[in-house]
Amino acid sequence: MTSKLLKIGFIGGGKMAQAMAKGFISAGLSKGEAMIASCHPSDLMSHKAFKDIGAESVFENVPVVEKSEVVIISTKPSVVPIALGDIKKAGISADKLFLSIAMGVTIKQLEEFLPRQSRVIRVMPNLPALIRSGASVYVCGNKTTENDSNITKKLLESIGTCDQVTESMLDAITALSGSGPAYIYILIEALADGGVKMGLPRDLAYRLASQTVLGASKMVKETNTHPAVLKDDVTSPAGSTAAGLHFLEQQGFRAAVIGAIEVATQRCRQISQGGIN
Ligand SMILES: NC(=O)C1=CN([C@@H]2O[C@H](COP(=O)(O)OP(=O)(O)OC[C@H]3O[C@@H](n4cnc5c(N)ncnc54)[C@H](OP(=O)(O)O)[C@@H]3O)[C@@H](O)[C@H]2O)C=CC1
Ligand SMILES: O=C(O)[C@@H]1CCC=N1
Repeated sequence: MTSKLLKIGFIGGGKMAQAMAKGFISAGLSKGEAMIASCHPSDLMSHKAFKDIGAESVFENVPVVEKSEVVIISTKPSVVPIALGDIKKAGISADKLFLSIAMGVTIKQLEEFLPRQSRVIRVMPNLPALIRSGASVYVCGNKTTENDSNITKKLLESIGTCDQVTESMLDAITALSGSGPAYIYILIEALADGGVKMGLPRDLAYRLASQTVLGASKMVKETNTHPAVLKDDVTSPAGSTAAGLHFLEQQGFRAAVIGAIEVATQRCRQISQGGIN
């Protein structure tokens, strides 16, 4: 006997919505035909992307809520009040589970935008959800049930790791794991550019750079060894790594990464503190 597929809707069918939708499908947790997304009429690429996976794609938000059990709010933060305003005006019953992935938009703000008694969970996923290697966290609003938490956990675990956290952590998490893939992509690009500068063919340089990031990351996870110890293991006396590390420290590499998390967290806080723009 096959179990009934959960109807999942996306308000805003952009990059992160597509990554999650495709992740749920490849996890076998959903199918295109059980999904619906609303796309802005100006974003025909996203409209086509949802059609291509067999999902329904519409230009209005209300049908998404009407046809779904779980509604994922996935517009940029400044659009959230507008999109949820459509739903409130339409007087749709609050009998849906709303997951919001919008950075910085708090549970209190979401509950104000939605019909009274709406059950809201904030989620911060990241882009590798597309290949089921995401890092997600979630925070339950106080109107949610244990079943809502379980559904969310099941969805997020299907696309990578999942931790339940407190809302006070969400801005820093957004800065670290939400935005983090972008930092790693420029690291990969820079590693490869360095290799090319020193004479390597571009395709080999990208292959080596991305495999190096993957392998180093897997070692931290799988050996449970402190990254400083692993760094020491790579660094031979009077060798090339020590020379490279010295240069990175001189250029403020660590301080730049730490500073990036700090300013990204502050950007989330601007949104949380009411400046949804
Ligand atoms: N990208 C990522 O890695 C992550 C993103 N997020 C969060 O996900 C959300 C979306 O980000 P991302 O996918 O990058 O952004 P995108 O711009 O790719 O997606 C947002 C989508 O919403 C559409 N949209 C605009 N207005 C409306 C409307 N009134 N109703 C419905 N849809 C509308 C946009 O169309 P148009 O382009 O025409 O404006 C666009 O297709 C953000 O809140 C972000 O914080 C969270 C974690 C990671
Ligand atoms: O850049 C952003 O605002 C979103 C949040 C995390 C990743 N992308």
